[in-house]
Amino acid sequence: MLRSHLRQLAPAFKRAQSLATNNVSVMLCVSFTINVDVVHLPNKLYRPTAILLTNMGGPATLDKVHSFLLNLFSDSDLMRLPLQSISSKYIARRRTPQIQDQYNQIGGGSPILHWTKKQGEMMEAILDRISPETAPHKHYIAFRYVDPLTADTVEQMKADGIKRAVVFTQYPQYSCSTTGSSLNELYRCLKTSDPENEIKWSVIDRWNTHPGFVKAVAGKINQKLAEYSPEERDDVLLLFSAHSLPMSVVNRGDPYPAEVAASVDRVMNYLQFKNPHRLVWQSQVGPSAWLGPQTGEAIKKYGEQGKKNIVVVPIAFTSDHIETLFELDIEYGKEAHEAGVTGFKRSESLNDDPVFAEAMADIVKAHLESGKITTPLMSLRCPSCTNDYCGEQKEFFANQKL
Ligand SMILES: C=CC1=C(C)c2cc3[nH]c(cc4nc(cc5[nH]c(cc1n2)c(C)c5CCC(=O)O)C(CCC(=O)O)=C4C)c(C)c3C=C
Ligand code: FES
Ligand SMILES: [Fe+2]
Repeated sequence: MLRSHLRQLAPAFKRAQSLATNNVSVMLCVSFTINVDVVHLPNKLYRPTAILLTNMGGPATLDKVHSFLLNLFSDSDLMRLPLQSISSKYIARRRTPQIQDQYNQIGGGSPILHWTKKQGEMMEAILDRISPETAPHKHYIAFRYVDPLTADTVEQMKADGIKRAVVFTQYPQYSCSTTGSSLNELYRCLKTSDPENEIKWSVIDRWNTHPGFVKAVAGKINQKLAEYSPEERDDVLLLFSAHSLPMSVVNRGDPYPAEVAASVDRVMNYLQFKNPHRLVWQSQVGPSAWLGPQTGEAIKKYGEQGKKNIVVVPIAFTSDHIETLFELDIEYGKEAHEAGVTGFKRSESLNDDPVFAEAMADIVKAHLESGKITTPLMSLRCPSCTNDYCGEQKEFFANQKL
């Protein structure tokens, strides 16, 4: 009884705690008045529901570019290279100056940690309000290739006494190369850091058609379309752009291309299909075949076909990163200009959009209420998967007892 009262009061405790300094007593007035020394409140009674935001991360400063690339090229869940432990070092070293130059042009580093922290804080505050039964909520961040790395965050969660955690992938659409890689890494870290499985996990593995996400993306598109004159507006071409995948990954049966297409369809449906649109793919790396058409090529060709007004819409990443700020804005912006696309614009990333923060909170609330561990899709491996970790990881999460 007391425990359930305290859970209801948890958001207030948390707010009071953030205001209070050590050993300050805080008076809380609800239907009854209690005197609580916030600092000494028994941890067990207001243990947070942890929400682990997972993503690849990006180098916050130029000196972190090399270790970011090294971790990325060493990730065998993302790509398999011959003699990977050696070749990854060679490729990372060779690629570092070029990528450093790109980060330099967008202000000296990736803003992804900044935005993820902000999104986490906004989501947390909304969740404490709309889901008092599971409050307080505390977000953690686990990046795959830069700080805060998954292993360190898991240690922190253990030290904080977390017993219930939700993995919340920050990729709306599931790819084994992104969300799959983060889950495999988390599974490996937990084997060493939490062998007794003291933290009980569930997973939000995809949310590509969530109405709040769809509304937030559509809102950003409408904001951009409003910058065109009313005569031009309905003819503006919407080019939805997502990071491409190697064809070997597509043919293995990766769900990502279909899930990105579903997101595009929902957004266009929300916009009542007023504008012409296409889905195109960006950022291919290396000489192998990747899913197309490529974004840069499509902009050029549409320019040649006489299209003057194009809005590019990032659909597979929720905050700004090198692909929006450098590739879309700087690189393709220049190419568009050369191809005669005089009205070239990009719709803004979701970043700290309040509609998106509401969507994030709603996704978590619905997940917690469902009592489910994952979506039914997550247990299904790609038809041509040969990665043993995928199987082990899926079994580990599917067998969690909440
Ligand atoms: C939904 C997003 C992404 C998918 C899917 C994805 C797949 C994927 N990526 C590579 C190789 C590289 N990606 C690199 C950078 C990078 N990738 C994404 C997103 C997805 N990748 C982002 C957001 C970034 C940039 C991070 C930032 O801070 O801005 C890089 C490094 C950059 C470079 O060297 O060009 C590589 C390499 C593969 C092979 C792949 C699918 C198998
Ligand atoms: S590569 Fe998709 S499940 Fe293993
Ligand atoms: Fe990538």
